[in-house]
Amino acid sequence: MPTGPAHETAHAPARGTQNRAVPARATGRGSGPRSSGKRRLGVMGGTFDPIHHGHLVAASEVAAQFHLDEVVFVPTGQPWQKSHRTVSAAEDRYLMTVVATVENPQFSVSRIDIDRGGPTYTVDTLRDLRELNPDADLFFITGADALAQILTWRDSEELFSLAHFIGVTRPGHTLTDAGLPKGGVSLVEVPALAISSTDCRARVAKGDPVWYLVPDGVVRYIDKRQLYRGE
Ligand SMILES: Nc1ncnc2c1ncn2[C@@H]1O[C@H](COP(=O)(O)OP(=O)(O)OP(=O)(O)O)[C@@H](O)[C@H]1O
Ligand SMILES: O=C(O)c1ccc[n+]([C@@H]2O[C@H](COP(=O)([O-])O)[C@@H](O)[C@H]2O)c1
Repeated sequence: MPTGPAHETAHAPARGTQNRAVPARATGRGSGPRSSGKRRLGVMGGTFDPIHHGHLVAASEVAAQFHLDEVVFVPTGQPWQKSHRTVSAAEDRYLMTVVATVENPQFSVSRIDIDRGGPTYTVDTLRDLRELNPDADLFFITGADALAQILTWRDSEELFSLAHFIGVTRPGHTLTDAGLPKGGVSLVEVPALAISSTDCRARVAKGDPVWYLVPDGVVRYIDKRQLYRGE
């Protein structure tokens, strides 16, 4: 099992430098950064409690549309905006994320937000990833619901100078870049999967199946660790 940021070692070779920042299937807002010839590193932040196919499809689709070389999944340490509820242990969420992504050579998992300690702020995630990957342009992937909250995030005005943001469609949420810096965000349509971690946890608590909502290995991990049973 990797002990450090896997993205430092495991990534596919660059597949060209031509930046198609507003791909044909994108909803067409925002232009993204110009081609810089740098490696293109996607960043998928999330609490992943548990990781599900909605996360994986979003990352895969953005990787294809934006010609990303790699997507690094970054499980939160302490998601401060979820402090109203119990969040599973970081190690369980990290391991489920590793299990879910292990078969995709383009995907990796980073522990940076977990190992930093304290509440997780994306501004720290992006600063750290830029330091670890000086040769890369960063593309932060976020669902429509999270994008709508972004101005409530710590140092939100700095975020757009650290990465290009890619907002993806999510059933039940409106995807909009209203109020966000022009050119800082692209909006992308991804296959609609009405899956949420909240629903997965509720299903496990009721004894309902989560097969095919989360990867098979994650179903087994939840069972082995008896997660979400008492919720
Ligand atoms: N089904 C989905 N389709 C598209 N994006 C998604 C989907 N589910 C989650 N995301 C996005 O993935 C990121 C991480 O989400 P998170 O780990 O909070 O999952 P969640 O399902 O929203 O969890 P919870 O229900 O516990 O709030 C966020 O940017 C979120 O918007
Ligand atoms: O930076 C912040 O203040 C901030 C506040 C809320 C959420 N985020 C980030 O948004 C991503 C999705 O978060 P969540 O809580 O919906 O799983 C994840 O990378 C979080 O670290 C970031």
